[in-house]
Amino acid sequence: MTDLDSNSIHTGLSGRMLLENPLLNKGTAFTFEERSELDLHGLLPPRVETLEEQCRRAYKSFVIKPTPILKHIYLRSLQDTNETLFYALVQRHLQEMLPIIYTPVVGQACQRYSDLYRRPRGLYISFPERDQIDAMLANFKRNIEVIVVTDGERILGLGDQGIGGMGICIGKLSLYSAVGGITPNLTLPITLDCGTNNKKLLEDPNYLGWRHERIGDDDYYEFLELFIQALKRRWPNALLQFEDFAINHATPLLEKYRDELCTFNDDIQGTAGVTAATLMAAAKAAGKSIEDLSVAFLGAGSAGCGIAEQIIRLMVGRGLSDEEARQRIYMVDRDGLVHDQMEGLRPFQQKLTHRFADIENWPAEGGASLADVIRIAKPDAIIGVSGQPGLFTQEIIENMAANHEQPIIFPLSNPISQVEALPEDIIKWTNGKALIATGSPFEPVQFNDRAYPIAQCNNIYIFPGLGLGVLASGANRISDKMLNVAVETLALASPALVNREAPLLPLMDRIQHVTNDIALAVALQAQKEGLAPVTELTDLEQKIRAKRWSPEYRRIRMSFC
Ligand SMILES: NC(=O)C1=CN([C@@H]2O[C@H](COP(=O)(O)OP(=O)(O)OC[C@H]3O[C@@H](n4cnc5c(N)ncnc54)[C@H](O)[C@@H]3O)[C@@H](O)[C@H]2O)C=CC1
Ligand SMILES: CC(=O)C(=O)O
Ligand SMILES: [Mg+2]
Repeated sequence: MTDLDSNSIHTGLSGRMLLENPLLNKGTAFTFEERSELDLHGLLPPRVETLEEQCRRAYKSFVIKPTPILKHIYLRSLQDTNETLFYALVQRHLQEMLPIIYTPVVGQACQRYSDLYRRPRGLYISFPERDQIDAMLANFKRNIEVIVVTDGERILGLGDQGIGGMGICIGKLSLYSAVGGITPNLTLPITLDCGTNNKKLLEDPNYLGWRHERIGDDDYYEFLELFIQALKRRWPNALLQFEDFAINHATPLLEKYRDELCTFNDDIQGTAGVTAATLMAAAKAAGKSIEDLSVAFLGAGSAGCGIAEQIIRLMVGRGLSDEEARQRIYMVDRDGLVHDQMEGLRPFQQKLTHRFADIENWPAEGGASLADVIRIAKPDAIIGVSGQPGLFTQEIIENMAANHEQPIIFPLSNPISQVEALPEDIIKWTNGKALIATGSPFEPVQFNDRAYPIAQCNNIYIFPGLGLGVLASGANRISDKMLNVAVETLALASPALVNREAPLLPLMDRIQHVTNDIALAVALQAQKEGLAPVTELTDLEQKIRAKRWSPEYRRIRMSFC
């Protein structure tokens, strides 16, 4: 029996079995008393280290790894050996290590998942084994409160990575713990292996997933339903985060399940939250308000349409009619600006069309391009969520700068290999005028004797706080209004509100603080809507504090029951 939440942890494990358990293993930090009680003498070097000393030693090993992917492999193996040390180390070097455990390097880790695979973590549910889902979930004896699930079909902007999608679920959950303070043993990454259409993976002899093309929609939705129902039986109150599903499944799954369990889609709702907040901050910095802006998107997919709807909700909340707000949004996809005469649009795209009659005089055969939209509609902001690199060309950026004193330019596609434009180019092409945010991290850009900090507009600013608020309050659903308050809270934390030269979002060293504020706002909103039991404010604050796990060693004791 293990109990990780009290100050001592009682376990039936001892000797090598204990050292093999990353949630309990302390490595060289086991004290002599513990070594005696738990049969560890001789299995560890004789010197007992503190957590601080272990962190120093681990950091030394980290910095000498010559490439980012080797650093990633090192940190992942530390996580699989000793989770407390892993989180203690990551929290001490958050700014430096986030890009290694998360975007951009996690992208490579997903692409090379089978080659790099070492130890089991999480749950793989493969379509051919779909009649055993209950038994698979039962393999995890502990309670699970947060799950990140993927089917691997749209990993960052890197397309179908099959079973390699597990890398992104592990990365996101590491952030739930490192940033949101969720106890690691309450989290579980899950990959639904539905096959893959990635030819390279299908032909790779090392590929560890089900070597089969992706299943068709009838089988797919039946499989997802089996998974959801099994999940509800095993952990009915768990928070389920959908991650990196392809455009054809992401919105339908969210709509199907959001009223049935506590769930959200990170790419639609988390991204919408952080981007709307960043846009509010950018509008303020440009001397405007969000309802004054018009916004063009490159990429009318899950992220793009999710962000657009969130912006529309904010605009309507500030007095515009729904129609007025929608007029301010321009969605550009592969075939150009989406309009109501376009064929093959998905239902969530149809709500974001312009009337063909209003744009038919735009001089564009075969559809108005982003460049046409910028020339004619002169949007204040452009947001790139196409997953395609380089599409914000010099001409596009220069035209944005010609139209606006401070053009807002957010190339949000991940990882860095897929970004629509590099910040240093945007700064150069706009002569330092642009207000920029990117999906992956970038160093400040040096231009004309000034350093321009680049905000990382990534859903990392939303999901750990949303999760912490949900778990601490006991909310059973995630509503649009809970996301709205997360947006408002994050926007208010923007350093650009007080200093025009500061980044649009708080620096990573403030992210835990902002996450707490978001958690409280979300929890209060859940209470207001009757989605969580009502408590006094001080009780709620206390619950959030109590829910926050910190990576410190607790005394490990032998359990005799
Ligand atoms: N910064 C952040 O926090 C987040 C960033 N993203 C990034 O956004 C990108 C897209 O993600 P999703 O919307 O979920 O994918 P998606 O596949 O649902 O949407 C992508 C859309 O871009 C369109 N597209 C592709 N090529 C295009 C082109 N040449 N011109 C115009 N449109 C084009 C596709 O037709 C599709 O509609 C990914 O790279 C992802 O990494 C997604 C979620 C969060
Ligand atoms: C950040 C993220 O969720 C994505 O790029 O898909
Ligand atoms: Mg994602």
